[in-house]
Amino acid sequence: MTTLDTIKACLKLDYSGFSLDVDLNLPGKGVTALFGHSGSGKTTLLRCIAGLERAVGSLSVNGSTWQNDKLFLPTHKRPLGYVFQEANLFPHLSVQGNLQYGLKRAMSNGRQFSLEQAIDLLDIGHLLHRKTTRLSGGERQRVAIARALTVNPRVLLMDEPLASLDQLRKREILPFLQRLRDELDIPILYVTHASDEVARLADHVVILSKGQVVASGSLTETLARIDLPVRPDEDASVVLKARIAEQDHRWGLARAEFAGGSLWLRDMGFDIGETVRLQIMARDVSLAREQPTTPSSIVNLLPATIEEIGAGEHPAIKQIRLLAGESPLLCRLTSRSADALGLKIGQSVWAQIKSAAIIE
Ligand SMILES: Nc1ncnc2c1ncn2[C@@H]1O[C@H](COP(=O)(O)OP(=O)(O)OP(=O)(O)O)[C@@H](O)[C@H]1O
Repeated sequence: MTTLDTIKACLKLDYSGFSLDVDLNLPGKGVTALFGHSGSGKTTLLRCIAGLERAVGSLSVNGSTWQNDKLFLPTHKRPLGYVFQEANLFPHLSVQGNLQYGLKRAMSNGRQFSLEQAIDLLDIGHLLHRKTTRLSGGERQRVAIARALTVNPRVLLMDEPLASLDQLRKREILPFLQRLRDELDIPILYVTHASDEVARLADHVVILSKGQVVASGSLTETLARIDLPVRPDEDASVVLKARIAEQDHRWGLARAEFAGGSLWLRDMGFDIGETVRLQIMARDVSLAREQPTTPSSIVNLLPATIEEIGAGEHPAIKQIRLLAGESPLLCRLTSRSADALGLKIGQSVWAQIKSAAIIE
């Protein structure tokens, strides 16, 4: 990454009883999820980036300096969009009025978002004349996101934008967030507690704990770490980027290829060549020392190497990290099975994958 496509944040801030101290190099595109327990400093970091807190240090966004020893751009001079948990729309204005307000704050910074583009991306054209008090929670949040885009941001900061919505509304909004990620060429810093949002949306993940960065890496690598589970053990999984390579129309199956193998899945009407996110739960992976020769109901079998064996949440469980080609996999086994198989780091095994899901 060059400084032109990177967010570099080296920031320190002291509150009484809490210190934020981060040194981050983040991709200048795509979604970076800021993940961590309550009180780990996620919102504080966003506020520092927005200039709402006066942290000490330096910050540059895709080549432009927002802060260093000599400079501190105030919030209104930082080209950013900020979306909060609660869509804080102006109740006395219509949807259009709220968007116009954003346009007034728009900065000319080399790239222009048109109002039409924001309306189109969030599909709110039919709501423009509606009072914001007459919108559903999901619609309000879509308008808030569109308004954040109208200011022509260089970075979009989103602080738990789905946290106040129920599961149904959340599912309704997630595809819009995916569109933003795929169609905008600005980075999105996305604070969340929800590991399912991380799996679906993030390209890069930062895990914060007590104001410090404990991990910063690609989605696939970070989810596959067994020392720092982003997901609770029962739900541990990896997410792999894959491509639909083949279809078996007779049986309604599709083969998704990734760096390290391929898996047959239910065909959800994919196109050949389509890229997908494939989620494989650790609990759906089992291991064999030798390549099984007898027919089995499990069609997905991958050669892999054991990279790490870690403790599960209970002494009866082991978490195992494997490498299939270049792709990490996680597996949960009982400690008794791991012992009976004599599993060791570096050993070659066969991973049997009972099921995999496309999450996007
Ligand atoms: N203005 C402030 N003055 C003093 N302490 C603060 C202030 N704002 C936040 N804190 C403290 O800083 C710590 C980090 O808070 P922050 O809101 O950044 O955490 P978070 O990871 O976003 O948490 P959550 O997921 O619950 O929103 C907390 O201990 C919080 O009490």
